[in-house]
Amino acid sequence: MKILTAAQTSQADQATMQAQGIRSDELMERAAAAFCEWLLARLAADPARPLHIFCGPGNNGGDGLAIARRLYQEGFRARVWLLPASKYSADFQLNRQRLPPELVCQALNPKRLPTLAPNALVLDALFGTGLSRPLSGTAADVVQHLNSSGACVVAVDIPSGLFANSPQPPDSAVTRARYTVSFELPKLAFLLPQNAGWVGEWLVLPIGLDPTFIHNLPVDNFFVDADFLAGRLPARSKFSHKGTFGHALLLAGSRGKIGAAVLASKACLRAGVGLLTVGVPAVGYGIVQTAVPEAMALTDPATDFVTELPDLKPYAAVGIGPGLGQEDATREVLRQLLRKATVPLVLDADALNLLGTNPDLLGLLPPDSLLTPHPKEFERLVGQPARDDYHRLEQLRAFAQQYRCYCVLKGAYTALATPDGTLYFNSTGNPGMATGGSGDVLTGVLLALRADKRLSPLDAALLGLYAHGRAGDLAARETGQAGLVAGDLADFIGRALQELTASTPLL
Ligand SMILES: NC(=O)C1=CN([C@@H]2O[C@H](COP(=O)(O)OP(=O)(O)OC[C@H]3O[C@@H](n4cnc5c(N)ncnc54)[C@H](O)[C@@H]3O)[C@@H](O)[C@H]2O)[C@@H](O)CC1
Ligand SMILES: Nc1ncnc2c1ncn2[C@@H]1O[C@H](COP(=O)(O)OP(=O)(O)O)[C@@H](O)[C@H]1O
Ligand SMILES: [K+]
Repeated sequence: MKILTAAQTSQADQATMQAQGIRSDELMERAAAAFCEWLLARLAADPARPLHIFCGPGNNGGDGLAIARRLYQEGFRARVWLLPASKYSADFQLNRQRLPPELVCQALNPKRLPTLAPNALVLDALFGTGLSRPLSGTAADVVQHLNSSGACVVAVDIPSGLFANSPQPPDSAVTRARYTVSFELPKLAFLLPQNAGWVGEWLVLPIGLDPTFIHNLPVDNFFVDADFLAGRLPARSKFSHKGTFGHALLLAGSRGKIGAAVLASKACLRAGVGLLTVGVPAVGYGIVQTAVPEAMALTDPATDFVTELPDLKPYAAVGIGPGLGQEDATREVLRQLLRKATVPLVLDADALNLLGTNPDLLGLLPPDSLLTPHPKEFERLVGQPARDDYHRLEQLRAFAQQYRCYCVLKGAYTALATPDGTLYFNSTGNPGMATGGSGDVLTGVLLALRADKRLSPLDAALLGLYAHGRAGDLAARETGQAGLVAGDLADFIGRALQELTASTPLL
């Protein structure tokens, strides 16, 4: 899915009206209908719950009014509250007129804002994507009132006061929604940790925006779901052999962290690599051979950490970093690898920390390398803390462009930046994956997919990130989130990839 800016959303609305020959109030009606269908399924459980709809002066308020009318038709009596304003949008006014006279609809009195019962359900239709500046005055007071009421707030399209694609000034008034119900495509604001307290759980409902316009619209950001990946992972042909899927080399582990090498190895094998060789310090030899008999092990002459770069000739891709440590000799192995490698590289964990402390190494990064930092590792890599989540994304975009690499920023919606500066946000995964070793598993998965010559660097990265999160979702069904451990992710990678594998058409 594409992620549109607020301005592009409004262009998409216009294009849809033109292409489908519908008026703006008809498009608004679709949004209201979709919202009500979602809400009614939930209201049915508690039909007596007090329901309030707060409407602003623009089309978000128009949505709120259309929703109030539709709920009325379904037998639900919401109280409608209007924010006083000097100007109201045409579709606001139209829907105001369409309200049944029996519906209680009052202007908000800033001096006496309505009391809301703690079990009340509030629909926040004050402001949507037309917001041009932070809320102030009565609008801000109403938002604070809703936030302190304890009522359950459902935001229509976006929490009021939140910008769709840029940061909030500190201390801005923004509605704290339990749910945000948006339309057609997600907004960038929904994907950032700093907005989680406002957005709550979010979802998008289709309203039939013009697919051709959206298809042709250039965007900087994508949201990657299963549909987006459909057809990108080819099925294995009948006569494939282990050479078809590549021979990967993984350089990982140091004393006390051989487990990282084991987790990454298991994941690499479960992600379908043809052959895997693991380079570990001597202390890890027996462990790897025992824990992952499917992998071949190369032993470094040093006992506790990696000091030598193996001959790279046999390998289709090289992964380096999990549990590696940051010894001087290990740093030199990384330097040689960056100088000599002619095959795809996946760099994680201590390999990234070494790049951070030795910026001269960054200049050696071969193009199309895949880096997988979490936010702290990323900060070490760029050497500068981010001002906020939006700034961090711009740093990520700039980093991938500067070094012509694919750089991941791990988190709840892991972002992938490509050398052309596009960002792809992953949709799978759950907080159960916030457990030691999850990142090592990701490295293994990505290494396998980069060794598979059938896949482009972009597809390998997108498929790997999605499958890793999906494995987490499948595993958590069995273990619960708290009970999930990184090894479970490796166990479910095969299933997650199978779901993504293109099926052969019947004819
Ligand atoms: N494709 C979609 O997503 C659709 C969206 N629609 C709705 O339309 C909304 C956008 O409507 P609008 O463009 O009218 O935007 P808003 O409903 O956000 O309202 C904008 C109005 O508020 C004023 N305003 C902006 N910032 C303010 C501030 N800080 N303080 C006080 N007033 C302020 C503006 O001058 C303008 O009059 C969407 O969020 C959505 O709810 C639907 O009606 C139709 C389809
Ligand atoms: N709340 C979450 N939701 C989804 N995925 C998560 C969440 N927390 C962590 N993850 C995923 O788990 C992995 C953790 O990686 P990392 O921080 O490197 O862990 P480690 O170093 O312990 O292996 C990342 O892929 C990240 O996206
Ligand atoms: K809103």
